[in-house]
Amino acid sequence: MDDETRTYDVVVIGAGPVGENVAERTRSGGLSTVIVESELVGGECSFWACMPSKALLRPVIARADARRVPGLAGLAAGPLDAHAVLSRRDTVAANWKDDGQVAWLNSVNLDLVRGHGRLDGPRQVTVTTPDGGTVRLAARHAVVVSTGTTAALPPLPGIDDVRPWISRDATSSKDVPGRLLVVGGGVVAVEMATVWQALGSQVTMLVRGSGLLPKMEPFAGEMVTDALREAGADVRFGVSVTALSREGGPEGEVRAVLDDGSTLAADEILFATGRRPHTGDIGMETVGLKPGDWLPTDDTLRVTAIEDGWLYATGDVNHRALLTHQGKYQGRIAGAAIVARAKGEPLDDAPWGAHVATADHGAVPQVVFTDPEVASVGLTLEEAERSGRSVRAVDYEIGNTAGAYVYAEDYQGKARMIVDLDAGILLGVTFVGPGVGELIYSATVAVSGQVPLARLWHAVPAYPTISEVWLRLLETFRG
Ligand SMILES: Cc1cc2nc3c(=O)[nH]c(=O)nc-3n(C[C@H](O)[C@H](O)[C@H](O)COP(=O)(O)OP(=O)(O)OC[C@H]3O[C@@H](n4cnc5c(N)ncnc54)[C@H](O)[C@@H]3O)c2cc1C
Ligand SMILES: NC(=O)c1ccc[n+]([C@@H]2O[C@H](COP(=O)([O-])OP(=O)(O)OC[C@H]3O[C@@H](n4cnc5c(N)ncnc54)[C@H](O)[C@@H]3O)[C@@H](O)[C@H]2O)c1
Repeated sequence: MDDETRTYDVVVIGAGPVGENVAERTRSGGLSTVIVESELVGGECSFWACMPSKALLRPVIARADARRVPGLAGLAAGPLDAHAVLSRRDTVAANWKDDGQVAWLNSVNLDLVRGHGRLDGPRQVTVTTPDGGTVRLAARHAVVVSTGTTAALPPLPGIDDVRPWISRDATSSKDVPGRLLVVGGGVVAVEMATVWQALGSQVTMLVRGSGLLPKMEPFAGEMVTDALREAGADVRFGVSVTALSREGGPEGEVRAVLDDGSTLAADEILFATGRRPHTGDIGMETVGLKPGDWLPTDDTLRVTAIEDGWLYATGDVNHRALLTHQGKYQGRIAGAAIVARAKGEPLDDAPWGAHVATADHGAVPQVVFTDPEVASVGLTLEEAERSGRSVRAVDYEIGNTAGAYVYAEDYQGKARMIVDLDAGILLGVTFVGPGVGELIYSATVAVSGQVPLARLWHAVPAYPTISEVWLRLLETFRG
């Protein structure tokens, strides 16, 4: 189908979770919408990131929980059934087929064009289809770039020859490597080290900084470090890889040279060293942008560098918050803003209005699915202090609550809330411990709702749940 031009109100490039959301919002607002996808509808999150990684982590966390409950601990003492874990992961990743997601697109009346989309001047998108054809798309109101990210690799000598694992390999591998090196200390590194150590690999983490999870409260990284070491992983700080090779050909073992001159051997090496945006080959230059750059936006998700406001960027590619739920939030906001502008309706763009992604600035929740779990929202103490506000950190050992006492023997967990002393509200909350992931929505409501501490005092947690940590934090604050 060469040189056909189809005109829609909205063209979305990238059908990951975020592109799907923005397209659904503009369509349900009455705008004709087409979405372009070069791989699988559902994106990185569904097939190589959130979903398969959480399927791999779930048995590790369930076993750890069971091992802390007398009466069950003995039954959970043995190794995981790696074959069953990997098979369940395959099911959760829908065996890397997107039929279910395509059916959903059809159910909400969205048109799909499969192929590689590129901007081709203002409001124009050209798609190279899998058969080598071209489809030309034109947008009356908006083009939305939701093309996500891929793994960023450092330019090390030999890195191309060793075919290192990136996050896609770590979430989709069919085999358990005997020895796995993990480079990096962020979220992907700690989650994947947790999985593969539990499935039987001997994991060595090579972290160039002084701790794990450096963007979170320091105690989070410290507790995850202790747990990974207890599980048998070798966690090393202040080390960098300087060169790589595979001995004895492509199937041989990996040799990593470290900055102290020593060499480590392994079967695979995972680089979990951050992300770069999928903007290298999307026609950025045709609209005056630099290929490979992130796409910064205003709070309505319009790309700030583009005049006339026809280009939007949502999800990972705008670098606001590289998380599925936050990208989907941006999709809902951008969709509403595009519809309002198309209909000539007034924009509700004061902070926390319907057409601005205000939460991106100080109310982003995240759960790291390690054992112990880490759940946080808003600012850390360091970030809050840097903002110049008068703040106080309030800490509490979660194990002292009745809920935690019942939940597990010798429950180890810690909570911190950051209080804005002038405004009497919370700026951030962090929980670390078994089962805390499900607590974070309560903290997100408190932070995004700017709920006064005096009113939180009346939000009574049920007894005996771990949520009673809220009461203990408030009591500690009030003294
Ligand atoms: C291992 C791992 C685990 C993660 N776990 C979590 C988690 O538990 N929770 C969480 O919130 N976040 C998690 N994340 C982050 C999450 O995956 C991303 O924030 C999310 O996928 C971003 O969604 P997106 O739609 O912006 O991009 P993506 O999911 O990357 O989707 C972008 C889509 O655009 C398509 N595309 C790209 N270029 C083009 C083009 N030129 N033409 C057409 N189509 C194109 C791609 O094929 C892809 O389908 C994880 C990330 C990793 C790496
Ligand atoms: N559960 C979740 O919510 C979840 C899970 C996985 C990923 N994610 C998201 O995906 C994104 C990507 O995660 P990530 O862990 O790849 O990135 P990250 O930015 O969280 O961590 C990357 C780490 O690699 C280190 N690093 C960078 N370059 C390096 C180099 N050359 N050598 C050694 N170390 C280097 C950095 O210091 C950092 O600690 C994050 O924004 C994360 O929030 C979320």
